[in-house]
Amino acid sequence: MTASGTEGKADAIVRRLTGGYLCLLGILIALLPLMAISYLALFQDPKRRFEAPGLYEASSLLAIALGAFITYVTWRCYLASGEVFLRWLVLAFMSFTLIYLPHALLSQISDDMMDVFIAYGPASRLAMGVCFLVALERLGVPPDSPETRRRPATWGVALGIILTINLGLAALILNPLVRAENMIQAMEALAFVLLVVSIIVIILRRIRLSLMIVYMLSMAVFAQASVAFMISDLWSHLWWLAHAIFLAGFFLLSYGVVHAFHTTRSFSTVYSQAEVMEQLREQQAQTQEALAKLEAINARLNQQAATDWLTGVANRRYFMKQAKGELAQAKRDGTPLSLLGLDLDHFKKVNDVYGHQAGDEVLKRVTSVIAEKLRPSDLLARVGGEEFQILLPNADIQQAYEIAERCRLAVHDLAIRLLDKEVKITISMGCAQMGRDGNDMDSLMRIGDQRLYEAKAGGRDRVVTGAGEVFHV
Ligand SMILES: Nc1nc2c(ncn2[C@@H]2O[C@H](COP(=O)(O)OP(=O)(O)OP(=O)(O)O)[C@@H](O)[C@H]2O)c(=O)[nH]1
Repeated sequence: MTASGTEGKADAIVRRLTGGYLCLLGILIALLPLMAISYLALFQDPKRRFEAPGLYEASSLLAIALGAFITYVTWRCYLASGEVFLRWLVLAFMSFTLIYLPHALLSQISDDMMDVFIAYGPASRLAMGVCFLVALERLGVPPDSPETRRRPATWGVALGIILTINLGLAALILNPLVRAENMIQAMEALAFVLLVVSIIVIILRRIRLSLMIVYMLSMAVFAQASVAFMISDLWSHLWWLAHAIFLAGFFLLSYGVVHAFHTTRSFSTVYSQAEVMEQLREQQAQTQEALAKLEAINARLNQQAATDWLTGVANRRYFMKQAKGELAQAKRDGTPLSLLGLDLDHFKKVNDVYGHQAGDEVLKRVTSVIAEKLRPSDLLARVGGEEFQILLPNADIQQAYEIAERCRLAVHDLAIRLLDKEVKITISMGCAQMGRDGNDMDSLMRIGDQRLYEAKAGGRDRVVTGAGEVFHV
């Protein structure tokens, strides 16, 4: 195995180990309240009391203020994202705040109302627990439309239900047929069960969203707070601890909401750094792929824009652009450069006798034969129907003539069969050299064309290099 392979394997093992360690840390943090509860319940006198209604009322009102603030922040997140999960989280915080309110206000009341005061505590946690579970069940469903989000009826109904709970609960507890203590314990136990079910749902549904870790931790902390409430007496140290644990759960969850508010305003689309990095990697790979495709398309388009559709050699536009560049370069370097004007002889006859398609075939064959005789640095272009230009860098008129002759002979020797007949094709060419015949492309092409006509006039199938000079085989 290679060094990088061994390193990769070691990396994978450490990743697994640290992943397991993180899991263990999560469980330990989630169970910290249980340690505090056990310490108080087992090693201290659980009956020790600290009766301070004034302090209690102040801290309860603070909790109400915090609840109202977090309800508002969650509502703002819901308005922005429309996430149904968040709608239920708003309802959870709202019901806690409004059901806990009478509990906070009634802490200094007379003893015969004590049960009513106590009952609002577990009732607020139970209502929250119900909403938490429904929120989980609604996680991932399509978001509410902007109109639905702002519909007052939703919140009006929720307020009505909460008010009914508040009034109904007082009536129930004051009913002599109901055993208040049992009812209070039952509500607390039910809240506990719902919170545990929420945790089980997150585990079974394998919800790996980063804020869901926070959600699950707070569910665990709330559940332990309920345990502490169930086993504690009013004003005992354990009872105060239960409140502190509940507050810790509330802090955790509110952290999640505030984090969502500062990022995507949706609980399910707040990603951990590892997830963001992964998404970034994926997007970078996609961008690279798209870029490579675009470059390939661009190259193909450029190639198409520069190429003659029939013969595949350069077209007039590309030739003119390249030729100007080569001319300037040759002038700078002081090297020779020549140009050949080329035309097929009596090509009209080919078309007339064998048809346009056969004519096309002849053009392709002749082009390919000429291309074979050129140097890689030469540039062959079809600039008209059966007219071509050949740019010859680093070639004086003598070398140009030799190349032209090579091409002419190759075409001359070409055997093309059309309609079962062997057809002879010839070409005529006119040469021009930079400096000798002109200093710009227009002059060189004009002189090249003039010599080409001279070659035609002289009997075709020949190359003309200068006034009076007519070469032929
Ligand atoms: N098959 C085919 N024919 C073409 C194409 N472009 C031009 N032509 C034909 O090429 C012929 C050119 O004819 P002329 O200009 O009279 O020249 P020529 O018959 O070759 O005679 P000389 O040049 O004097 O030897 C015409 O018949 C055009 O229709 C093409 O793309 N395909």
